[in-house]
Amino acid sequence: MELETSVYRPNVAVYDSPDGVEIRGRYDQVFAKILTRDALGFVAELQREFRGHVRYAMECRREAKRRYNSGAVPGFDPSTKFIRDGEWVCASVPPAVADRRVEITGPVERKMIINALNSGAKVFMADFEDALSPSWENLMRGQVNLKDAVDGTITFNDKARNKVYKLNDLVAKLFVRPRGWHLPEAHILIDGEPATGCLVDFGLYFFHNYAKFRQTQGSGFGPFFYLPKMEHSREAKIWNSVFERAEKMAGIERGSIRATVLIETLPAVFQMNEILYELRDHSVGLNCGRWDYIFSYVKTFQAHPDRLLPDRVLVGMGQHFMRSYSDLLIRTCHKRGVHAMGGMAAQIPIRDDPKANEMALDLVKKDKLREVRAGHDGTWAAHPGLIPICMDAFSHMGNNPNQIKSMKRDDASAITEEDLLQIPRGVRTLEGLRLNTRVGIQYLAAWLTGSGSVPLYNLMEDAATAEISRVQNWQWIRYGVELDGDGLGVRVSKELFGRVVEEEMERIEKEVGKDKFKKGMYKEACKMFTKQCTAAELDDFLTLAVYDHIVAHYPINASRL
Ligand SMILES: CC(=O)SCCNC(=O)CCNC(=O)[C@H](O)C(C)(C)COP(=O)(O)OP(=O)(O)OC[C@H]1O[C@@H](n2cnc3c(N)ncnc32)[C@H](O)[C@@H]1OP(=O)(O)O
Ligand SMILES: O=CC(=O)O
Ligand SMILES: [Mg+2]
Repeated sequence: MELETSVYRPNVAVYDSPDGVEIRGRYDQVFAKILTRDALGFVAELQREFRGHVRYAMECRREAKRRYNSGAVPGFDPSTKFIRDGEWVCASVPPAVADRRVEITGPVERKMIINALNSGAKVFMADFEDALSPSWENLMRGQVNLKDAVDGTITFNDKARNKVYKLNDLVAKLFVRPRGWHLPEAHILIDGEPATGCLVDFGLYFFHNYAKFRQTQGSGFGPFFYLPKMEHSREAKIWNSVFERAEKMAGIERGSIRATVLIETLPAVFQMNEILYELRDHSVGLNCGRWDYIFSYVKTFQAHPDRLLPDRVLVGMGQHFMRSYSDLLIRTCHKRGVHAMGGMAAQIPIRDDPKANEMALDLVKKDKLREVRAGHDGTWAAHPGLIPICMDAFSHMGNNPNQIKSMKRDDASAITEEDLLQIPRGVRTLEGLRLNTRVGIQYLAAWLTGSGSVPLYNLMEDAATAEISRVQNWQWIRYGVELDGDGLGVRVSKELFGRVVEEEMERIEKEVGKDKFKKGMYKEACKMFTKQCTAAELDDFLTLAVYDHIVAHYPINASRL
């Protein structure tokens, strides 16, 4: 008899995986209901069919970066002018989601899913992306939670508060946002390589939920998705093919799946028509992902010292480049017959300070009124406490479910490349550098311990907002910018930043308390954040650069901190 030389097999239950699929995440009986042989087979099919396309698209991103780093700026592509000038429209909007005036977002956490679905918002966007730290536990629990939500059986027993959460009769329509194309899923190996994160998120969710969703939520359509962080229409084309592949597998009509694409990278604003065109049978519009968009402005212009950002708090929708982006998005969507969704105001309710609370809510109200008056068909809220204000602002639309036909915004056709690229105005201050540092470190500490969205200084912080803090610090250090806003006249240097980090760490320790500071991952986060802000080359994504620290391989946990 030959001696067995195969790999070590632990004497524990393992997932029933098809050939070529290896699960390196913890085994759990509940997760096994998601990670079935057939569901994994579907994910593997998607991976095998599309991995070459994804690789090519990522290489094109790198090529575009090389061009921008050599002085080029993004602009409209002359070769696709015929698409921008053409008179085509997208497939008509499914009746189930004609009215999306207020959408709540949040991570795929059990209690939050129930709260969000019950919040009174029209839509809940369940997030595997900006709001989620993509640990194995978070991802798999998220899939379990979403399946229970679509089945209508989701409950949560908060023992500490003696409160049982369950769904109301009337709930929001569910959209799911898979991760961006750039993120791998290191716990699932397909043919020996990490799977593409978004194909795992999409594939598992679609496989388990499409039938029930179409019956109960989509009135024959669906499931519905949000697609993040794309830079070019070729990436939308891959999604379109993934949707067609999924529809074929499920035996459902082409055009059943619908998705809203976030326009949240600077290159993508010049591709809005092209993106809608690629997805024209599967589209329900575009959304202004304003926070990642600001991050992308800095990233795209990382080698352009003439395009430095002012303090993060000054880069709002009032800046010319941001207003132009929102206006052009509305015009583009309405010309193509789909929703033009607004974005997220970062304010959240402030419980312990009524005056500050009133001011925060007023800012949200102004932001939402600006959006609805400009022609947006709906908006985002980060917290259930903001739904009434957002609803009230969008009552401006009256009984109409949206403004697709009534707010054409033809005036926005005059928006130029210069408008979209205009340098944001404002001052730079030491307090801006301090705040970025304080926020960046605390966000990363939360992310490393499993929370992808957190309240910090009365604002919602997630991966997108934290990215702005990181890249702005990097930009200011890299170009030694003068802090011109507080009369100090000092230039940012690595030494100054080092002092700021030390002082802000002391402040964080005071604010969170010694015990939490010691138990948390603040020191590790500080090291990683500092390294990223002072790196010679800007990392493409904060979450990608630190992803290894949340990868937990079983049975041997090799890559933990
Ligand atoms: C840039 C972008 O991509 S934006 C989209 C991605 N980001 C997000 O989705 C962020 C969503 N928001 C959140 O994660 C949260 O609101 C936070 C982290 C900012 C604040 O959360 P908390 O500290 O829990 O807020 P708070 O204590 O006020 O919550 C009160 C209640 O509202 C619930 N809640 C808060 N936000 C949400 C939400 N977005 N969805 C559902 N429920 C929520 C809480 O679970 C809590 O419920 P409970 O009273 O039953 O216990
Ligand atoms: O995803 C939304 C954003 O603003 O970023
Ligand atoms: Mg985003």
